[in-house]
Amino acid sequence: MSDTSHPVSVDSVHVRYGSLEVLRGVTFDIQAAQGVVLLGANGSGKSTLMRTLNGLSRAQSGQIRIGGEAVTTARGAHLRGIRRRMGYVFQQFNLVAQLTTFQNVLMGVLGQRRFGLINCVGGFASATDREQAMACLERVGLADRAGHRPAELSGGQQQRVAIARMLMQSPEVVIADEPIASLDPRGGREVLELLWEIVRERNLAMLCTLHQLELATDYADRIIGLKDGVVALDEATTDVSEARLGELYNRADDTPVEPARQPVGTRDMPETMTS
Ligand SMILES: Nc1ncnc2c1ncn2[C@@H]1O[C@H](COP(=O)(O)OP(=O)(O)OP(=O)(O)O)[C@@H](O)[C@H]1O
Repeated sequence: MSDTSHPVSVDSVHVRYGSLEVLRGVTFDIQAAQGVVLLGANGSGKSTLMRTLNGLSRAQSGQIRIGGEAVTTARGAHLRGIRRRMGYVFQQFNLVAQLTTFQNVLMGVLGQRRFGLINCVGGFASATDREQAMACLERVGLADRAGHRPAELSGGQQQRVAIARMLMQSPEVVIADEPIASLDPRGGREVLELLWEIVRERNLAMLCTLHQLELATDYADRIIGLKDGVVALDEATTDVSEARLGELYNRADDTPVEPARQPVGTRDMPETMTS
């Protein structure tokens, strides 16, 4: 059983696409100020789980609660209200190219309001919202880029703007779906460092998918591993062994692969001629 007092509570969730059962009784909680990395091989159901958390995919059975509110049965305005308690960071930064960095951050809150885009472009945002947007930009270290357009920023900087926009929403839960997949190693680490700092200082609960095991073990407070639609691993990062992590990526039909042998006489040829 999961504990519904946690910001994220997932209990016996089943999701099926036609005859394909992708999640087969997934259960876990995330507490406040905890950043959890979700691992699993391609096709193990990570994206499906992320989409089910905010009601984009529907669970056939089981219960998901965000801040104590049931997502699985929510509809319409109620579901939209629950979604507003969740902030998102994606591989694609999803910034509006025509808007400045500052306006993009402002959209984090105005996007949820009537005439938000018009207010944002037209400069009709309240002084409080404008101050908050500037504070969010400062928090991610980009106050000096407030007037720049996204195309004038590096990938890492754009992702930091997306994080500032997410902060503007004042979420309780953060869903980060491969947030560093399009960044170089240094930019990726900077973004992860920022995300984990923010999780701690704002008491957020975060679920973050990553494909790099060493980054998962460097940053996660806890690792959850999905395999064949079930939680195959759920441990504090300090307790997880490399062998256990590796098992998440082994297939049942895995057999040792013999190293390929090159025919005699081709060994000194350029690779392009032998492949
Ligand atoms: N809308 C859909 N309709 C039918 N099948 C789907 C749908 N979405 C995902 N699937 C299937 O569900 C399984 C899990 O997919 P999912 O995208 O959740 O995995 P994943 O762990 O996020 O993979 P990856 O690491 O490659 O992103 C896959 O077999 C996929 O083909």
